[in-house]
Amino acid sequence: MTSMKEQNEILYYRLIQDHLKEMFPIIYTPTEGEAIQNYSRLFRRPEGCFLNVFDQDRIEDNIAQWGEPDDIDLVVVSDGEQILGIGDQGVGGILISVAKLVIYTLCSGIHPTRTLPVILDCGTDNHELLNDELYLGLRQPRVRGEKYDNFVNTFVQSVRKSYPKAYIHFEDFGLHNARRILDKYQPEIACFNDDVQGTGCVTLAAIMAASHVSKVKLQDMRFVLFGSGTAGTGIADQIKDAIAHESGKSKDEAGQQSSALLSRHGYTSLGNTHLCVDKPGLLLKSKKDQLTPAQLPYARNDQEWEGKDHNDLLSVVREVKPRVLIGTSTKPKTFTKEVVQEMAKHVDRPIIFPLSNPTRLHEADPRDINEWSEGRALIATGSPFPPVEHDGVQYEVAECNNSVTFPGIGLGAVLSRTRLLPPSMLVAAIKALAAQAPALKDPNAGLLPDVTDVREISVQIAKAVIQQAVKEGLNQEKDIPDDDADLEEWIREQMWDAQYRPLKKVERDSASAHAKGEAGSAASHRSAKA
Ligand SMILES: NC(=O)c1ccc[n+]([C@@H]2O[C@H](COP(=O)([O-])OP(=O)(O)OC[C@H]3O[C@@H](n4cnc5c(N)ncnc54)[C@H](O)[C@@H]3O)[C@@H](O)[C@H]2O)c1
Ligand SMILES: O=C(O)C[C@H](O)C(=O)O
Ligand SMILES: [Mn+2]
Repeated sequence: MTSMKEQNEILYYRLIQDHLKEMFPIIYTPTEGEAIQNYSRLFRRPEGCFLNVFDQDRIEDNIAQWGEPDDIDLVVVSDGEQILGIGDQGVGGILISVAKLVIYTLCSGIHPTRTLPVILDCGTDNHELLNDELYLGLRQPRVRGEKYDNFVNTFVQSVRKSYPKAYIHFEDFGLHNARRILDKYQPEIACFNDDVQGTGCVTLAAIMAASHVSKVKLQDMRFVLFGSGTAGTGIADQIKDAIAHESGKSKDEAGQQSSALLSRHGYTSLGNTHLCVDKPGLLLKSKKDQLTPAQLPYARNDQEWEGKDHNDLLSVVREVKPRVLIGTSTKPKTFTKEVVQEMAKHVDRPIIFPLSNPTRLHEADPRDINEWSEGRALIATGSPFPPVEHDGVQYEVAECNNSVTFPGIGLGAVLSRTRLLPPSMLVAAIKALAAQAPALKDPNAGLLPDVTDVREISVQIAKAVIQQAVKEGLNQEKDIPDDDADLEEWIREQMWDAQYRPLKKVERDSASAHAKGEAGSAASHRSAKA
């Protein structure tokens, strides 16, 4: 497929678009994980922009060579430290930047030549790669601290300088950098962290659909989040904000009342509603020193848990009786039969989302969850799965992957040329997505729309994002239609579609200011047409 992409981009995109469901798992999760792990051995030609932490003086020039200031709309960047659930993959991480951009083009019509995949090579702590003489990246341990921060900052400032209107998407950074980098740049530029925000948005939308099916309000649900890293705390934050919004509670109150994060350092439970668990079990205040800043708001008072077992998932589930269990732990098979049956004892529609990718790392197989809960569980998974069946009733397993949200959010950000992407724009996106859930009409249909419908979903998400940008005065694009239908039309006509164009049209296009002049495709974004 990669070879076809190089030889005939239109054919590549058309083939995938016409067979989206079949091709998605090949160009994206789970196959992409294998391609990334074998990157240096499968390597034929470089794709994307490689930046080296020891060559910081050249970053600005390297970035600038990809086009004129108006040529790039979207940059996806990774430092390769926490790829999917497979950890540090060094420069192989370039393929996650490439894959996410392919998804943008397929799912929201972002023009393929107006994007830039980037890998920040800071070394790797993966011993297998360090000992592999074919490894293509820097063969030395990861550079951290000030030098790393300067590297990221030089990259961000160079993008700002060369492509002032470009939107930056951060992907698969390590636990200690992902949130920190987002917090630093979110108030300054239009940027997005997919693992924190994309995952939080799509998961909340799925929970909202499950809330509709089970007829229980978000504020009345108890949550256990198993694995409280980048994705787990991103999800917890979205749930907390939504509960605060729905119930009128303060965000702190909502955090404590509605979430428990289970972490490496102990399980943490939120009062009776919301608990986070990580490796050491429930997140507890006494273990503050071991918690990340993102986990801290979810740490529970130790007194609440005195005399209660909180060091394993089953004990926490027994104690909390959650309605919702979400896995972002990278630990396969941890949602055991006992855990699922314990949940199913207390609620009629347990909501269970094993989200760890790739597929082999899922916390449980949806077929098992369905069987163990006697067909009552509402299930969504991080990678695609076929429908499951119990007693002759078929249930669609929704794919709860950030790929359902980030393309639409990015399209909205790019077309509105938003200056920033504040949380209110994400809320708009979540609502637009939740409104499209098939489960609203049929309880056995998916909690999220199918990937086949994703282009239309992206239009709806982009519309909501653009309208919110306008409401907040963040749009630098001033020519945005007010009317709903006109706005949808305006979005659709700017979405790139893989089609061979008649020769005349190609000539016209290459004579336009579209700097890349790629053969056979029409420039479809506004700035490209101008
Ligand atoms: N479905 C999606 O859209 C989506 C999006 C983002 C991430 N993910 C998946 O979520 C997983 C985590 O990604 P991340 O970026 O948050 O990684 P991360 O390293 O930031 O977080 C993983 C967390 O799990 C904890 N953990 C590890 N072992 C544990 C155990 N035995 N019990 C409890 N907690 C444990 C770690 O301490 C860490 O806090 C990956 O598999 C990734 O593919 C899925
Ligand atoms: O890339 C994916 O499949 C989703 C997500 O961003 C992840 O890191 O697992
Ligand atoms: Mn990711």
